[in-house]
Amino acid sequence: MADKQTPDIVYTKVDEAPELASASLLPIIRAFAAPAGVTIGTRDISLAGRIIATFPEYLTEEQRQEDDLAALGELVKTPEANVIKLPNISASEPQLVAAVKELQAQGYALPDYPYEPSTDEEKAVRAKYDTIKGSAVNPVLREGNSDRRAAAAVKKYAQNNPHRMGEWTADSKTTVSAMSSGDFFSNEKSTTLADAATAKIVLETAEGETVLKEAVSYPAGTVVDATYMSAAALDAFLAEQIEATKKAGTLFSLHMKATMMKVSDPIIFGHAVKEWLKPVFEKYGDKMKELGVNPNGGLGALLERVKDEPEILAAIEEVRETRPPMYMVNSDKGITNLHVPSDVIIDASMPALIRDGGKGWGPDNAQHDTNCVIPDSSYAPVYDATIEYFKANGKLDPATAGTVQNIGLMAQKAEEYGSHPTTFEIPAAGTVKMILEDGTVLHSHSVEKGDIWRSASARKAPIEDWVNLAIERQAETGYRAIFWLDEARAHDAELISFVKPILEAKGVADKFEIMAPREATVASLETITKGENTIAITGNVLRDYLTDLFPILELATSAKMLSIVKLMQGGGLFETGAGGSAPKHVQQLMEQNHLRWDSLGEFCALGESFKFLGNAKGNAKAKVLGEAVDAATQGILDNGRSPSRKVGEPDNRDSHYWFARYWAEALAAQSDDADLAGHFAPIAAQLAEKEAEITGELAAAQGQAVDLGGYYHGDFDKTAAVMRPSATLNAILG
Ligand SMILES: NC(=O)C1=CN([C@@H]2O[C@H](COP(=O)(O)OP(=O)(O)OC[C@H]3O[C@@H](n4cnc5c(N)ncnc54)[C@H](OP(=O)(O)O)[C@@H]3O)[C@@H](O)[C@H]2O)C=CC1
Ligand SMILES: O=C(O)CCC(=O)C(=O)O
Ligand SMILES: [Mg+2]
Repeated sequence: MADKQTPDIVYTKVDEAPELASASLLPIIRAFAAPAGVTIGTRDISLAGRIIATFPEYLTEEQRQEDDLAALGELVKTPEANVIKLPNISASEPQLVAAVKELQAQGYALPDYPYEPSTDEEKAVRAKYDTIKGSAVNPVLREGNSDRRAAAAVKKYAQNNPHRMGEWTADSKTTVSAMSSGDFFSNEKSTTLADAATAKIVLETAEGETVLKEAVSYPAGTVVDATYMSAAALDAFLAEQIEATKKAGTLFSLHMKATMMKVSDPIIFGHAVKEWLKPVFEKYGDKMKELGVNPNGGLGALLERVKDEPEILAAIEEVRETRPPMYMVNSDKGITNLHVPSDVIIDASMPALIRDGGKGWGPDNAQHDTNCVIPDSSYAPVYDATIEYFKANGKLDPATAGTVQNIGLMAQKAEEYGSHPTTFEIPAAGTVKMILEDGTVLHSHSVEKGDIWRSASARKAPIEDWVNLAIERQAETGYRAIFWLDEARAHDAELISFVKPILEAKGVADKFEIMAPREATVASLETITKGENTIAITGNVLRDYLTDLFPILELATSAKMLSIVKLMQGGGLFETGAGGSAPKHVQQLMEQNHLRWDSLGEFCALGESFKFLGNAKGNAKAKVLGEAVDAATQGILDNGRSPSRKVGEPDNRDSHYWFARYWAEALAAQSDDADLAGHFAPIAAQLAEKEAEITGELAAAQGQAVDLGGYYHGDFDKTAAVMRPSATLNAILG
């Protein structure tokens, strides 16, 4: 789509809270970009939009939608790309099904989601739905490595206005529990391919050979890993943890990434559901299977399927009484950790708990110490070390703490986050082999039925780009820089053999340290506790985890992060924040017409996107717009114009009004472009003059329940009416 119709900047249409915010913010952006001749397009990567685009044959001409994700996937591989990417839903099965139901009710004749596909048609439909599930957007767009950090102004604001942190005490019983053997970490093997190769993945059993994957192609220099998690070891570990939690008197919690790790983690989650209800599955397993129960979908879906089976319900209740209390997602509504696989997502859930002094919410609607179960031990040590550090040293002080920036290896589906197509739940005991076309057996593991086997890879060009990005960032900041790599881990050892020669060749080896995740966590916490700064140079999973963990400790949220993806083909992808799509915020808007989503992440990304257009394409007006955006963002921070959490107080829409006003004022005040200054001077004056009217109209809108015409596929006009309630502001933006 990189043709003459490509707009200068593509803004993505997403879901939930950020999409609601866009209904208010995007008209402002367009009104400001137009006089500079900068065009802003949109592309729909929402869950509903992606469902619609996948099933044209079921829909009417008017209902059909182009596959915008595919188009964007092409665009990001060109130097023209300038994309502002808001967080979107990575759908779990229950979310996908809910979105399909909503669309069907709106008259979209989509096929039902086939839970147990049997006919060829059902299998084809299911395969299509599976492509939409989980983290289906980010891996397509992230054709570059990741640079995430708090902008200087944002960090300074957080230090001057420190958020509240829960107390940590040495006697906290909160703990992280991970497997000590039989997990992905323990079973990992890794090799760097000298030449380009194609591998076949097979399972050899007593009955013969099954091909799990016909052909996976790798360019020369690719690091290829293979590993598996033993189902038996996992079950034993989960059973042990349920008992240990009961003994310790803490809450049982499970922290997974069922969205991004959409094949492996729902299976692990399902094991936890089965282990939790073990006596029920032993007695009623067949009956529940008949009723369509799939433990991987969570306790919520299970309860729905057995709701007319009093005997099973009684058995569940009986088991519950023997279990420790569970960590709750919503204790008022009885929604537990195990209800929905995507409710507790590790990158958000663990930092929130740590920020709260290690406390989780229990079924009694009170906070308690918690056993945080993170089965695989590859990255669990990061959270374990953090918790132990705070137990020993007390909570972090955001007023004085330095910052942890991140340079993350992400491009071209690097590492575990690209492993879905090569992850398998093993159907029968045997040996899994990765065999190259010349017959070389690259990796081999002997496995049992139910084990989860997967292969992940990282390509040479992205790895080199990542190391170079780290060198640039270190040179720019002079900060302590640590590669979070464990030489005792197979994959990391391969990466280290890329990293060291590059650092040496560039003569900067003395500026970098290499440490295993546990040691790197402690070193980073010590550094920021002293008020100093550090750069965490990590793989893809730790990029994700750390860019929530440290921002949430330092700034209270990861929504305010600058999140730049320097695309390898020369374009720019500007992600807004590092956090999620805040479903809780939508609920509040629908009930009280108050949206507490903070668009600071969007403001930061917008500034970078305009400046990129200015610098990379020599568009001088765009540069002026971008610099003025930065001034406006500073204005929001300096004057405390971020949204408040409570109904009746200024919300996201007020914050957008102030953003427009400060932006217009900055444009009117600058002297680089007289036309823009002349255009925006009267707008700035009107926005100031009409302040009372505008904020009055915005305040008057709050308090009542609102109808958006849908959750996943809201009505454009209804949403616009809710999100743009100030006729005065709308008239000025004209
Ligand atoms: N880049 C992407 O596309 C990403 C997408 N996601 C997706 O988002 C969904 C939910 O993810 P989850 O990880 O649970 O996180 P949430 O979106 O629920 O965020 C967790 C909490 O962080 C706070 N928060 C996040 N963003 C903002 C913001 N802009 N302004 C104010 N507060 C904010 C809110 O806390 P409170 O209001 O209590 O202060 C929120 O409840 C999932 O579908 C997930 O896959 C997640 C991460 C990244
Ligand atoms: O794509 C997703 O599911 C979430 C991505 C994420 O959490 C991140 O990149 O920080
Ligand atoms: Mg994340």
